Amino acid sequence: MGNFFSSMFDRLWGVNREMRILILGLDGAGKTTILYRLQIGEVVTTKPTIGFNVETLVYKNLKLNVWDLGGQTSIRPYWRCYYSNTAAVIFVVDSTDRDRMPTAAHELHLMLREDELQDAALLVFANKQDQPAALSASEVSRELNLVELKDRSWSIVASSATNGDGISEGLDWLIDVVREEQM
Ligand SMILES: Nc1nc2c(ncn2[C@@H]2O[C@H](COP(=O)(O)OP(=O)(O)OP(=O)(O)O)[C@@H](O)[C@H]2O)c(=O)[nH]1
Ligand SMILES: [Mg+2]
Repeated sequence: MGNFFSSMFDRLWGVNREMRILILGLDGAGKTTILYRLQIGEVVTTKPTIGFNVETLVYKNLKLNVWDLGGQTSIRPYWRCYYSNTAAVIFVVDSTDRDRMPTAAHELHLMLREDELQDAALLVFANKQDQPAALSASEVSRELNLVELKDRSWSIVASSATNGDGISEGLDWLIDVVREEQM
């Protein structure tokens, strides 16, 4: 009986639940900066990620296994090795990188076509909003053609990994959606 109630409680509150989250996006978008802001709440000095970083963090009672993959052109073909059992994807865009918006859009839609990601929720961070040249979240949304997305929970949030704006707002949305979908 005790077990019954404790497992009910765990289900309701998500205690002990593990969730796999991928952070993807082009090189230099701010993925690693976001990962460590989430984990330690600070800005770390990064270098381009060759391979991946993985960190476990507990957020709102959920254990999140967060994988930050390198975004360089030569590394992107390996993203697919990490897709299985992914509850959510955080796709990070450098909102100042106007020239590469079509490349970001292409990589995003290619990734979302993969079978293993059909049930994954999508959070897009329109990152680097602290920069004057940044496109707004709605402009990034248009560049990425997000309205085309069907049968998927998605949201775009304006963020700055360096000053922290938008990061917890985005993660709150993501956790609520994934928790609702998994109940
Ligand atoms: N101004 C500003 N700079 C940022 C922001 N987020 C990240 N950066 C900077 O952008 C550069 C690249 O950030 P990373 O987090 O290493 O980028 P990444 O997406 O992990 O890149 P790869 O590992 O090569 O795929 C670093 O110099 C960061 O300090 C932001 O919100 N605003
Ligand atoms: Mg990185």
